[in-house]
Amino acid sequence: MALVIENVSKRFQSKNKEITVLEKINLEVQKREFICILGPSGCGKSTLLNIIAGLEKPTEGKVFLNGREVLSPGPDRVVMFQESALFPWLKVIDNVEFGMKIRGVPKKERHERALKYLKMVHLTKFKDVYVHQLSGGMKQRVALARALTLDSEVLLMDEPFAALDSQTKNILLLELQRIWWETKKTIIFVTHNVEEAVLLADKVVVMSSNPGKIKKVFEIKLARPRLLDNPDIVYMISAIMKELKDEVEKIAKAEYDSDWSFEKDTVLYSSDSSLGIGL
Ligand SMILES: Nc1ncnc2c1ncn2[C@@H]1O[C@H](COP(=O)(O)OP(=O)(O)OP(=O)(O)O)[C@@H](O)[C@H]1O
Repeated sequence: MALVIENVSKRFQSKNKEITVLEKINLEVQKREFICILGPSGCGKSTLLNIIAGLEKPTEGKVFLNGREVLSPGPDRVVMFQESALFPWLKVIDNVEFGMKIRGVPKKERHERALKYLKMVHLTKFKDVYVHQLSGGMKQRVALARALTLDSEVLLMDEPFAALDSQTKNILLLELQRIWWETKKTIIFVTHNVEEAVLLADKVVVMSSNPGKIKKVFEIKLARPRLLDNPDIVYMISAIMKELKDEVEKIAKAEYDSDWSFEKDTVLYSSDSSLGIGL
């Protein structure tokens, strides 16, 4: 077992009151597993990812990686965020080498490793281009290459494709399936997009909100590469959507007028299987 999340709860102090964001989260992740954490906005997905990364501390409970308690960020876990956090004034190659430079990897080795991972994300010919000249999808591929060079056992991805158009996103979803296969990393990927989760994951962890809890875990035992026109994929997407119906309804009822209903206002599920506007 690579990663064990044991009874993790998280409470924040907000305007003189305490809010419980996560309640008794228990999850076991095998080495080299691809896990997607799926749930509506505000259910605590990023908070859970930050706790695994060691960027936040749980109020209760513990996280273990290979038997060692996670108490702070470490080289065995790398986080990739929605916004690529690259340096626009540096060239692609220098951005990819940056993390290794901070960790003191010798110059020759970091250059070789940067080229290896730039090749993996098909950006070798852009290595000397400045990041500000790249499209959003290319920037995320640079960020992915940079994360991979750090050679961590676990890659934590917080909605890395959320800001991309759907065509670019679809290409990257295929790319990521291949890269995960080649690098055999343990990946924990946060999303509120059901399609993304089913295409990528060995297990989809569906969360409910207020407070954030694990509602159900779906095992996706379908061959890769997975494509959206596969009937088995379509079936899984619809099964997970059904599971999320109550969740979406709960949030919508709190935020919409009383005449709102799931059946009437299905616009809340957007056409790309995200959990709808603002959810
Ligand atoms: N440092 C903090 N202090 C107070 N409240 C916080 C803090 N961090 C997160 N929260 C609250 O915790 C809740 C869960 O936030 P979180 O970002 O983990 O949810 P999420 O499921 O990732 O949402 P989204 O999909 O919108 O990114 C939200 O209500 C948020 O306002």
